[in-house]
Amino acid sequence: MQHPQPLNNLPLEVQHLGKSLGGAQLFSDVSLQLQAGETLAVVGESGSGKSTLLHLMAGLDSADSGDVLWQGENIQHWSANQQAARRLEHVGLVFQAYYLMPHLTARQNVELPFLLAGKTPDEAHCMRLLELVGVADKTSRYPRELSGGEQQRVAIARALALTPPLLLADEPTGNLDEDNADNVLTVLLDACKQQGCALVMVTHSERAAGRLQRKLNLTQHRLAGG
Ligand SMILES: Nc1ncnc2c1ncn2[C@@H]1O[C@H](COP(=O)(O)OP(=O)(O)OP(=O)(O)O)[C@@H](O)[C@H]1O
Repeated sequence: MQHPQPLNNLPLEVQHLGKSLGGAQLFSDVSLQLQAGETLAVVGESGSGKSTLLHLMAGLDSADSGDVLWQGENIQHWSANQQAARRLEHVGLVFQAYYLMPHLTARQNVELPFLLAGKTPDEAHCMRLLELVGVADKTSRYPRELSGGEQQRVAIARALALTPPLLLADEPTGNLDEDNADNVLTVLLDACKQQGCALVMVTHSERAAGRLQRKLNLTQHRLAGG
């Protein structure tokens, strides 16, 4: 389905999304628009469906009703292969638990998306990203040799390796102490800004949410605010 909005100004739009899990209705009429380069926080009580909503935006799950429009196209009807290709090239994902490949060094983790996309890694670009997130002196270390904050910095660099227009982050600072969380969020926001990448971040932290341009609250099965 084509959408009349210009592609570059409105990469992501969610229309009247409904989702039930385990027989319970999580949300029934969730809509939002995300402009290019915009940063949006999604807050809400535990169990309200924030992660599920993010998974729908990533094409990792499908909704019961409503549409997820990606650059004007409804991804709800895409095949698993199309979804995977979109995620690889256009959507960076960052999770609370980092999910780095344990047998690859920090540099190799950041180069991995190039290999998965059948491309030669742009080594200079990957090094620039590792510098940008503040781990340039640890690029030969394996994840087990990095702190939690350092692992998340590498995961952010990996998510941005192919310069996606959208980054989806689920509690990216949830495992970090307050100072570390502040620093990693600074890195995340700076890196998104430098790359012109829009960000949707799920968080429990009002403090973290307050640093993004907009905040929406998933409450009583709807998205409210901002
Ligand atoms: N596969 C599943 N089958 C059944 N119920 C599920 C499944 N996945 C999640 N749920 C339930 O759906 C609800 C929403 O989960 P979700 O992880 O989206 O919430 P959340 O707002 O991100 O929560 P939190 O803030 O605690 O991470 C929860 O009650 C959860 O137990």
